[in-house]
This record gives sequence, C-alpha cells and structure tokens, in this order.
Amino acid sequence: MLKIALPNKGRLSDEVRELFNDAGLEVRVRGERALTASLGGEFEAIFVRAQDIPEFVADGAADAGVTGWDLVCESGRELDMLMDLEFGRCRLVVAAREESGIQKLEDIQDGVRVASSFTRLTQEFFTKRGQSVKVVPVSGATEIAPHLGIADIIVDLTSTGSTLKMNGLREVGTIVQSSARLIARKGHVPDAAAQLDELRQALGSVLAARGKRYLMANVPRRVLPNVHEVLPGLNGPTVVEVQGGDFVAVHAVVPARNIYRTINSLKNLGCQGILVTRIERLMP
Ligand SMILES: Nc1ncnc2c1ncn2[C@@H]1O[C@H](COP(=O)(O)OP(=O)(O)OP(=O)(O)O)[C@@H](O)[C@H]1O
Ligand SMILES: O=P(O)(O)OC[C@H]1O[C@H](OP(=O)(O)OP(=O)(O)O)[C@H](O)[C@@H]1O
Ligand SMILES: [Mg+2]
Repeated sequence: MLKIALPNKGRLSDEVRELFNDAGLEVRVRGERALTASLGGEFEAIFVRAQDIPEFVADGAADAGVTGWDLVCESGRELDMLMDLEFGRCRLVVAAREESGIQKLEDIQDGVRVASSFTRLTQEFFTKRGQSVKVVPVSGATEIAPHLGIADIIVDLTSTGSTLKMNGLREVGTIVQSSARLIARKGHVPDAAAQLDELRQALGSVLAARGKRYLMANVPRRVLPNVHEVLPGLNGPTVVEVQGGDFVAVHAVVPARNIYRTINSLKNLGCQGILVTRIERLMP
C-alpha cells in the first residue's frame, strides 16, 4: 500500500484532511495522536511535520506527500510536483522595517543581516542577484528579529500581510509564490505511478467541483434559446421534457462565482423552480 505523508498540524493539516475526506479517502485515525492512518483503505497516511515531508518523500520513507511549495523549494530535493491543491496560498517575501529606508531590493546593501528559517532559499536568492548578505537562521517568529537587533531585514511567509504590518515591516520583494502541492518521489515504480495518477484525479475532481454548482430550472419553451446563452454548462445544458407543459427542465453545471448573476438572468427570462446545489466531485 502506498504511503502518503501529510502534515500532522499547522496551517495545512485541516484542509488536507478535508480534501482527502471529500475525495472518498476518509482519514481514519486511531486516536488523537496517531501517527499513521488509513486513507479510505486505499493508501496509508503518515502524519509528520510539513517541513519534513519533502525529505521523507525524496528519501522513500513515503511514496508521496502534501506540503507547501515553499518547503519543497527550501529542501532543494528533486521531486515530482503532481498537482497544485490551491490552498495554503502564501508568498515567501523579503521585508524590512518601515523606517529603514529600504523600499526595494536594490536598496539592500552588501553585508546586511537577513533573518529567516528559509536559509537556503534566502542565500540562493541574494547570491543570484549578486548581493552579498549574511543569513541569520531562526526557526520561528522571524518578524521580531529586526526589532531585537539580530537582523536588519527578514525573509518570511506572508498571506494577508497582517503579521508584517503588525510588526512595522514593509514587503520589498517576492522570492517564491507558494500553495499546498501533491509531490512524489522522482522515478517511482510504474505501479505507484498508476495509483498516484488515480489519486491526482480524485483530488482534482474535488477541487474542480468546489468552483462549480449544479443548477436546475424550469424554463418556458419559448425562451430556451436565451437560456442557452446564460447557461453554457460543461457540454451545453441538458434539456428534459416536462410532460404536457409549456416548460422544459434545464440542468447545467455553472461557475459558482457567477451564480448570483445567473439566477437573476434566469428569473428575468421567466424561469421557475430554480434550484442550485453543490457538487461533490466533478470529472469532466
Ligand atoms: N500565513 C500563511 N498563509 C497561508 N499559508 C501559509 C501561511 N503560513 C504558512 N503557510 C503554509 O503552511 C506551511 C506550513 O506552515 P506551518 O505554520 O503549519 O508550519 P511551520 O511554521 O513551518 O512549522 P511548525 O509550526 O510545525 O513549527 C508553510 O510552509 C506554507 O506553505
Ligand atoms: O500574512 P499573514 O496572514 O499575517 O501570515 C503570515 C504569518 O503566517 C505564518 O506564521 P503562522 O501563523 O503559521 O505561525 P508560526 O510562526 O507559528 O508558524 C508566517 O510565518 C507569518 O508569521
Ligand atoms: Mg507557520
């Protein structure tokens, strides 16, 4: 049975579990602190720190894993990136104190001390730019480093920007755009490849369904051509005869983000009995 390494706590763990559950790979843990679990009886999950997952997968302790792209890049290990899971979006950025006078990357002088837990990416980034900095390794609460006088600038993750702001820091450049990814060891055996492809499709079908809604409506026959314009659907809407009436029933998969407008357009065309439901899985 293939082993999948999943984050045991922190930012990504809840959403990873939810995604696997929604894909029919229910996480069955044996007690709160269990380190392994069955994933719907198809895979074995091992729960470890997000940071360790790239190493574990690269070394073969797990066949695949889910972790942040930032951590995959920081590990420097060669891994197959199988899919972007679209959550855990954040950026690894360079930030300086607001009063430092550093507005952009070019303002950073040689010899500047940079606090980060992403020491490898930080070093590589400045070396590539031809800037010689001194990396100060920290393992957390990086934002405090400039205030303690142990560094001049920092490299850390941000999403909303509120932590930087709260600490009087200004973002001056981006090193990596990140999100949670499904990764696998390079050159795994063909049998694993087939199973990982099924996994990728299962997770992909959940992600695809999240952005869509299933819409049904009773449509006056005479406005059907106009409804076709409002509801292009995946392969065009399905039209079902409603016996003995002037109405037909129309079913379509529509983008969730347009649903407000779509319903109003249908109402204005005289449609009735409009019903919208969530979709669990979508494999076009
Ligand atoms: N503010 C954020 N917004 C969105 N995603 C984030 C954010 N911070 C971190 N992440 C993502 O979550 C991953 C794991 O971060 P998390 O905070 O859970 O663990 P950690 O701080 O590295 O480790 P630990 O808390 O176990 O010491 C990061 O590598 C990144 O991909
Ligand atoms: O831009 P924001 O939305 O403010 O998010 C940024 C913060 O999120 C992460 O920390 P986290 O909350 O995971 O805590 P940690 O330092 O314990 O990892 C990151 O290290 C930043 O401190
Ligand atoms: Mg964190």
